[in-house]
Amino acid sequence: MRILIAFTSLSGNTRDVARLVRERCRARGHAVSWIETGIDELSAAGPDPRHDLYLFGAWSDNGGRTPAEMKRFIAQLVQAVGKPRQVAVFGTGETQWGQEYYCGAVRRIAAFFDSPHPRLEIEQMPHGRRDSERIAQWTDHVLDTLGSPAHAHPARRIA
Ligand SMILES: Cc1cc2nc3c(=O)[nH]c(=O)nc-3n(C[C@H](O)[C@H](O)[C@H](O)COP(=O)(O)O)c2cc1C
Repeated sequence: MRILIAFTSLSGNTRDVARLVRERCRARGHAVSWIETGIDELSAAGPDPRHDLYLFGAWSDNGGRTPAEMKRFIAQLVQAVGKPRQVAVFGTGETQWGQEYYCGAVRRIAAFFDSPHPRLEIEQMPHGRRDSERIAQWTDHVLDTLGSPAHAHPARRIA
């Protein structure tokens, strides 16, 4: 599959998660395009912006909001390819900003795309083996869902 990982990161936490997700995708033989929003343009994803799977990562800004550079990227992508269905969202946040706002951007982006996949939310930076395993399991789950017969035949899907 062609997978696009696009993320935003100020202090590196979300970038660390994105790198682990990329590592896992590559280890399973997938081709990964890599965009750090605010730095890379959509053209960095290659001549064809269409991908089989989009993995979006974000930190959360004040009030659980989506950072501006990620919003700009999403607008650019939607203009180029429409609103893709195969979107899975990960991100980092801090519960000290209030449970209501914790990883708010991850929830907002997933809701915008009506993502069919579970969200991955990590507190601050990924720590040790436990978080590495969570990230690997989440990535595997998303990849396996796409490769499953239910995906190939959506009518057979159980709600
Ligand atoms: C101005 C500001 C506002 C923040 N607001 C929230 C928030 O509402 N919810 C949340 O979960 N984290 C919030 N955070 C914490 C960051 O999302 C968190 O530290 C994240 O891991 C940073 O990711 P990064 O290292 O990839 O930039 C805020 C951080 C800053 C600097």
